[in-house]
Amino acid sequence: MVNFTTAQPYLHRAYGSLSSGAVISLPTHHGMGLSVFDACVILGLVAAILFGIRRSKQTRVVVPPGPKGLPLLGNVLDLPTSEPYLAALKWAKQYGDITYLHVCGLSVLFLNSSEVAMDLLDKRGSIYSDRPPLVMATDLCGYEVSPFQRYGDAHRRQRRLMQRALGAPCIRTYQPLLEVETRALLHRLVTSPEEYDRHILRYAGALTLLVVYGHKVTSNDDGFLTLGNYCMDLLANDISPAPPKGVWAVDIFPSLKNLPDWVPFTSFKRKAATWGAKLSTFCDAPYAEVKEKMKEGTALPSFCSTLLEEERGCLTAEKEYDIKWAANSMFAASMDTVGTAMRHLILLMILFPDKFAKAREELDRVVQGRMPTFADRPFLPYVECILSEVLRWSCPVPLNLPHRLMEDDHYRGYFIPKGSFVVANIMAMTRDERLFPDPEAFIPERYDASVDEATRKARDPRQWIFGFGRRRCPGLHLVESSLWLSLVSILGNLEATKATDAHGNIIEPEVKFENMIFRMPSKFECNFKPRSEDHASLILKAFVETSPADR
Ligand code: HEM
Repeated sequence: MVNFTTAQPYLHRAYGSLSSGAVISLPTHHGMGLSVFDACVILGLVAAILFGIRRSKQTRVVVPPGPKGLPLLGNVLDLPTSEPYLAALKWAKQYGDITYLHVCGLSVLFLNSSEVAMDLLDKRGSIYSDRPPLVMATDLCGYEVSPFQRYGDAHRRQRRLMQRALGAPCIRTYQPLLEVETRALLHRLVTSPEEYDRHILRYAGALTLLVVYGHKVTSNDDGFLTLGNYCMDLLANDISPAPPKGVWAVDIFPSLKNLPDWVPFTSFKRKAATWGAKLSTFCDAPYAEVKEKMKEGTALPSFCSTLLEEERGCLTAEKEYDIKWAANSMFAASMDTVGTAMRHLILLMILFPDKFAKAREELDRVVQGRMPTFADRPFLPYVECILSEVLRWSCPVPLNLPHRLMEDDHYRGYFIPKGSFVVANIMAMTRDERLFPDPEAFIPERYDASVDEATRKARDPRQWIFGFGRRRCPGLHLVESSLWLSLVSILGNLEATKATDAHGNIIEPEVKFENMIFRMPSKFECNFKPRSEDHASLILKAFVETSPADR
């Protein structure tokens, strides 16, 4: 295996992402058969040439500040191999609103403040909305999911569909579905608390399958859920492995994709064909099920069925392509993100029981002897503060997904070259000490009525954690509602506590963050039980009423 460091894009799970600080390895099993030495020499030469050309063009321009790199290779050695957002946070403190790195001739820009991110990614969205090219995943495996898509017509069309289906006004439509899945989650947490992690994963996948395809998951072995998890792992570990695991040579030298199959060392093309077939089933199969059920008249209302109904009798190939990929984009993009946010929610519940007890008192005053519903939301202001602080503290995608600049640009007197990878440093925004004193502390009161309206607005983490501009997460309203309902349903009915050992000693949760893209807590020990016998009966009753087929 060859190790070298670069800022080539890599992907993790459903997302394209920039190596915002990562060692990328070139696994020899990819079939390019390069030795460590060969690869280093080739890369060194290419980097030197690219960087030399770029440098000579840029000698008279001022780029934003950043860590001083090596000649030719740039900031290769500054790129961290774990928790990249911590390095980015340190740079933000050191260099201010923008940090500039160059890696083998590629410019990487970290936008460290909300203002700068809005100025560039939002206001100048027409040139800051591209994604880095991902040749192995998109060109060779044919996986054209929206988070990987280059900026263009197909992306714009599919986003319009997603926004129509998931925009704020439509969310009410999904509320009954959210209630079904949340009640099933409660039931599973009570029945097998030790498997809470699996229940969260199932919840994350099942929720989107229901909303997007009208597909009801009724067992842990559900075919689409299993296929979804399989494909997510394939994307993360094989097709677009996150550093330090590796990156495909063809992602660095795209023209390799044109080599004929008989050329030695092109086994990557055969692998792409096999994986592409799996990914295409991942995209096609749930969609085909919707169409089949619509024919039979048994389809549940969903994103796909609603759009297909509108197109009945006049469905064009382009429209079909858009509906199918938009649906798969939502399914794929929701699994890890929702899972990450839910793990944080539970972690914070057991780490800060006092804050959650205060929210529970408020909840108990409003909701008695029944399950909470969305109609209760306006009467629970402290729960809102908790949710905002959970979203800020957890910061599920701390370095956003990389955008790519499509034209040379100038900003605050700096030159930003075309092709730069532009990383919104969401972690730095949620840890900005000017807005959030003692930023690592969990303080829901930051958003309560004692704070003036303007500050409360400025502190709302929703303006950052879902990304920016024309790439901003289209699932944000759905996920916000689902997290609120999960929070009040768990809080109102369950005791979530730290686990204890055989002697009754408390086990402090040991949390690691090992994922390079998502700030996903590793699995930690914890316990769930109903708050009382009455709550246990209520959970069972609600579950039986909403999921009769799932017992
Ligand atoms: C806590 C949960 C979630 C978080 C924190 C989150 C966050 C994000 C972020 C940061 C991006 C990148 C935005 C950018 O590049 O500027 C993104 C993109 C995306 N998200 Fe989410 N997301 C979540 C859940 C969901 C859900 C539930 C769905 C769908 C139902 C979804 C669908 C998407 C899609 C399709 C994209 C790609 C947008 C594009 O490239 O144009 N996300 N999300």
